[in-house]
Amino acid sequence: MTGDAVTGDAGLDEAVALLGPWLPQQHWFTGARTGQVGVRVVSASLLSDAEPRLWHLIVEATHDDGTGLVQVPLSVRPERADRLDHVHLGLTSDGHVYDALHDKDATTALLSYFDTGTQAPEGLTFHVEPGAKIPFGERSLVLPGEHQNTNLAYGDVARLKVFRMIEPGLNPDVELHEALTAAGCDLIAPLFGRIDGQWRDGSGTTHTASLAMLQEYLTTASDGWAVATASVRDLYAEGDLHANEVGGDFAGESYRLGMATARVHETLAEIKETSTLTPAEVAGLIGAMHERLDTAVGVVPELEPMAAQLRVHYDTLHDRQRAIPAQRIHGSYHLGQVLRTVHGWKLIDFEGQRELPLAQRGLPRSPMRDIAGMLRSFDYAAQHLLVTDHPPEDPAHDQIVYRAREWAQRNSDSFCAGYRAASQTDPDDEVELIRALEVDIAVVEAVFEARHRPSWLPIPLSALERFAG
Ligand SMILES: Nc1ncnc2c1ncn2[C@@H]1O[C@H](COP(=O)(O)OP(=O)(O)O)[C@@H](O)[C@H]1O
Ligand SMILES: O=P(O)(O)O[C@H]1O[C@H](CO)[C@@H](O[C@H]2O[C@H](CO)[C@@H](O)[C@H](O)[C@H]2O)[C@H](O)[C@H]1O
Repeated sequence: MTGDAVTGDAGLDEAVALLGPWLPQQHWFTGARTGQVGVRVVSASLLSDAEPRLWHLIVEATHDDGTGLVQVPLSVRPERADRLDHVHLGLTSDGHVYDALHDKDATTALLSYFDTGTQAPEGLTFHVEPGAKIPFGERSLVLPGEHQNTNLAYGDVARLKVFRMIEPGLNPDVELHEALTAAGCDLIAPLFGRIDGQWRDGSGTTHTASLAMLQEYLTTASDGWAVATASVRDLYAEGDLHANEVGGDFAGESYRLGMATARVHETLAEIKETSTLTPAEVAGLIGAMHERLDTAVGVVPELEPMAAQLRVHYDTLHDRQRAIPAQRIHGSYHLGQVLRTVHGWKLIDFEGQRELPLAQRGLPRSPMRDIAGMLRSFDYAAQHLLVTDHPPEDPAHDQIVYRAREWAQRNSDSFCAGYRAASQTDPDDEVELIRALEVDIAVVEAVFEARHRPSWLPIPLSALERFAG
């Protein structure tokens, strides 16, 4: 079924009616959270008629801020299941409706379509990578944390990332995982398969979108942010010691992370298009940074007094004599996008900047942007205790400010040294470009923090004050 406001299935229509109030309560919903949400079904596929019945829906949600496409698998059960109370949407004449990704009986059925002998319903295509280990029959668990999508672990074998807010086109997370897997890159979790959706719009045009990707589950993974901030806590607990003197020193990890980053960049440059930014593209990059700052000043007034000095960093790029090489990069690189495993660092989440349309996220960019992103993240890791545990009124605040700079500098230097060791590019030769990109990223962070975590706003603001000199 595609393209109709009403699905033709009375029970399903009742389920669709439940989505309006439910969607704005979901943390991954990027639309307006207040006001009415109108829901129009774009495609509906019945994936299982057994109990629980499993529907796959793509809906267009219209809200006060615009419209967006949302992927919503629903399970329908004749009896209420207490263990699923937290994802209960309501009751229809067909039964109780649940968010199917939390319903282990339903997600097993979803996985079964990766079997090449099983015909998927119209509107969904399941692709399997050569040699992939699909854990058929394994039960799933939703990974904890308020992520942008819904992530399932099937046993300790596979992870299914189900994109929630979708867009026609190939998601760069799928695209780059597929390409890096084919290239034998061992710095990512290899892709096992992907799910695509197809639907026709009112004019008869067919659209395809990435819906989900299945990849190896990294059983020994620790989040990079967690590992780095444990090191920061260790340092701050030792009043008199320097970063290189405490047990939890992170500099070796930063060095290896720099090497891993360089190797992934190198592989991406081999397997994907590369270019050199034309003068017009450099001017476009500088113009876009100025525009982001213009917008940011409207959201974060504290930026106004330093804006002119920040712009100087952007404008140095006008005078640059050397070309800026561009290629596919990670695009939204920070410590939360890397996992430490017993086999070393692995890079995850190549979706890029979610606020940009897919087509723009696929454009070649300077790999220095990823370096700048990670340097910003070292600053965040070093400073976050200043907003959580040691605010300005704390007697230890000033000393921690000093030590935070020391930790961030030590790990930034180490990261760049690791990058240099594994790359043709020395970050020390790109100081001005990296600084301009750090300023740009910190400006975006200031807007993000003002909107989502106001108490963390001092982190990017203090960095910007420093950059403004
Ligand atoms: N291959 C993997 N194996 C184990 N855990 C993973 C894997 N990939 C991601 N994760 C976990 O899932 C979390 C969310 O992953 P991510 O791709 O960033 O999703 P989202 O875009 O929804 O935030 C990560 O922070 C990490 O803890
Ligand atoms: O998760 P996304 O890639 O969509 O990025 C957004 O959220 C990030 C926080 O989860 C935010 O990152 C900022 O905070 C991190 C610590 O929580 C820090 O490691 C990053 O360096 C810092 O940018 C990111 O800015 C935002 O776009």
